[in-house]
Amino acid sequence: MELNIFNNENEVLAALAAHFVKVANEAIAAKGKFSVALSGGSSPKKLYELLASDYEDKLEWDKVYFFFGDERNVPQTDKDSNYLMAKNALFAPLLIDPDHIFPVDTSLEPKEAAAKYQEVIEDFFDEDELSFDLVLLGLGDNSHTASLFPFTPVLHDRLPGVSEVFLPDQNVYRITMNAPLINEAKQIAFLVYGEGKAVAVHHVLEDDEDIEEYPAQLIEPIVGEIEWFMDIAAAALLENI
Ligand SMILES: O=C1O[C@H](COP(=O)(O)O)[C@@H](O)[C@H](O)[C@H]1O
Repeated sequence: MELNIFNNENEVLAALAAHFVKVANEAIAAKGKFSVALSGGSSPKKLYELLASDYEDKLEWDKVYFFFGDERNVPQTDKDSNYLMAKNALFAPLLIDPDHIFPVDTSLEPKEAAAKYQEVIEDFFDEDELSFDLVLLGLGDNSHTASLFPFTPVLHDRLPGVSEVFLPDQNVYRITMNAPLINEAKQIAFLVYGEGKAVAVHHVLEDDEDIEEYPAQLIEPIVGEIEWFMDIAAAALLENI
């Protein structure tokens, strides 16, 4: 695991954007395409805007295939949709071919949407190339990542796949890649900034293992690499750096 800690949010975003483009260019040079699972929530929008504005001509975007690590169970036009956020920040400005974008079909019931998304992913990958070149992740202040929330059944999935998750406190469903699927990725990158994340960062990276309380501890690539990109505010409570 590599921890990259920067002075401020802008430096974190610049470093992760450069990492994204490097990993993508390497994949494209090796096999002609690059697959990425995007994160949602509040943190990555600025990353996507930066990629669209500063890296338009530094990557062959027509060779990139976009998936979503998780999605809110809302229409694709809803303000909370991860797809809508990525569309506005990244896909539209870069004129990404819709055939290269794989949103979760949230018009289905959550369980069906999860099963269908798992099929979409399985159909995309050849048998000899099982998983994503890059999975982007965030970290919630309750230590969730993707939509692997504390004390939810998905934390006990043992086979790679996609599951629906019910959040009783919000009375909503989400759809999420499970940890075994995420952990098959060749590269995993966490984007975390702001003092509000400091406690969660400490729990996930330095506390004893407790995957029910701190689900992001489940993220551990099988053969790939994992890097954290964070600012000093988010890293403030780490003791071993
Ligand atoms: O990986 C992810 O993490 C977030 C938590 O991030 P935040 O920036 O909203 O605090 C999660 O909710 C999001 O959907 C996911 O992709």
